[in-house]
Amino acid sequence: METKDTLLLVDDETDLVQGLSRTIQAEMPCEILTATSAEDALALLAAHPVDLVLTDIRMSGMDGLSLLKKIHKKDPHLSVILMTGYGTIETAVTAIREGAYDFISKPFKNDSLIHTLRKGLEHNRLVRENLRLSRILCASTPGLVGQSGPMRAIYEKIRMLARTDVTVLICGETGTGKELTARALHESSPRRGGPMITVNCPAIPESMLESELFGYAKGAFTGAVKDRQGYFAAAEGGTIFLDEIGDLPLPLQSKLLRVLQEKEINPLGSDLSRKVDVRILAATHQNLEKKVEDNTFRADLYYRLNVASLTMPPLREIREDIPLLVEHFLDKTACQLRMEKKRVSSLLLEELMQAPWPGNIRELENTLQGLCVMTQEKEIPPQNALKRDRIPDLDFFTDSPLPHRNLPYQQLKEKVLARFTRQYLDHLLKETSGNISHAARLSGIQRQSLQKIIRRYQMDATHYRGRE
Ligand SMILES: Nc1ncnc2c1ncn2[C@@H]1O[C@H](COP(=O)(O)OP(=O)(O)OP(=O)(O)O)[C@@H](O)[C@H]1O
Repeated sequence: METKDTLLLVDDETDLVQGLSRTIQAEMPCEILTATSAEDALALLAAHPVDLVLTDIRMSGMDGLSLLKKIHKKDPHLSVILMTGYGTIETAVTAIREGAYDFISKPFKNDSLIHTLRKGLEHNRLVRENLRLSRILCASTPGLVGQSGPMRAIYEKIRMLARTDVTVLICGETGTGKELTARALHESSPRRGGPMITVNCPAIPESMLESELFGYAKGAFTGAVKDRQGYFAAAEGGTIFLDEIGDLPLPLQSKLLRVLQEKEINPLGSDLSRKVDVRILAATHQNLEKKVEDNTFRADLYYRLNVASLTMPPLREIREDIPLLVEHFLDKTACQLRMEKKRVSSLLLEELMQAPWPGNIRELENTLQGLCVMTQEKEIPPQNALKRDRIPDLDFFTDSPLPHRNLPYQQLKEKVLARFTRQYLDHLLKETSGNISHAARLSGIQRQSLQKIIRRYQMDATHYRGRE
């Protein structure tokens, strides 16, 4: 059944709102909500989904223009049509510039009002559909990005494992792409037409985990008024991904072991077990072998899960992939936030390539998303606040590719040395908040020499004062 559109009419003249409501109702099959002030309109909008707003400009209290701004702050895509009286045409033009869909001048004929409203609703439908499609498009690129050796080895393993039905344990630090890898495995397997159900084990209260995983029969506990299938049954014909499996409580570990061995589930409160055709993928950031030694993880379950394993590299070990990842996340952010794609300056890219990234690829993604949102310009400048390794841990050249590697040795050496010195000084001054004596002590360079070097590189220690 097609759902009706909902129209919100706003005017501080009660009679006019009621008259309008009757006229529209006679011509168009839609739900109508009415408000006699902008404040009431906002309250209605907060409580009901609305497809189109028709509001007067001149109202006592908050006027139509302020209402338009407030509406668009909450939902920038909602179509708003303004009604203008004598002398408010200019305001209406301003309103169009501010994002109103259209305006209609009073007094208006009924058919021109209906025509304008129909156009507004059609516009709303197109905008919503467009949004829906672009959301699907943004979400439908679950591919892993990266061409480094370790990432290529991961792709090769995914290709091999996708052909099989074996249980795979995906290990790696937080944010390294374990869930994305599980999805890639499912999507490239013959089960791709079936569901992929992700269970974040620690997110479910321990008391509910069993019934959530295996389902329950009516009467299994108070409140179980009918049978309910669990995640395993929902994943029938597809894949179940058990994220953070290391947090699974011991009693449930035995039950999971049974599923792995027998391919059978036993809903809570039921005597009947049922066969399931589900592939199991699991992930953990913990050291399961250590947990086995500590007797907090069952050894037999560990061996069953670990039939094949994949270990995701931390970002610091695949720094050469950072430029590709940066491009990918700039595209993704532009797509998701429906904004123009930004660029990163070369200095910022250098910074990104050296940052420690304890939160791995997720942290890089979040950082870039934040920078895109916070930067007005097309190019994101270097961010001196990006956290880096402390000086003794800095690994200047082993991790970042050599610039201009085809230059003769002497020239290349000079370039590399200049780059190293600039980066070193930048880091040193940041670390010491521009305090030259402290920087001299830390670097082992005489104070005066250090000042000379800083000047030669046209840097200014005072710029680093007062920063963290
Ligand atoms: N190789 C990659 N290419 C593109 N995006 C990636 C890659 N790896 C991770 N991401 C992105 O980084 C974010 C974190 O990835 P994901 O959730 O898969 O990590 P995880 O290892 O499962 O994290 P956690 O252990 O915290 O659950 C996601 O937005 C994901 O899309």
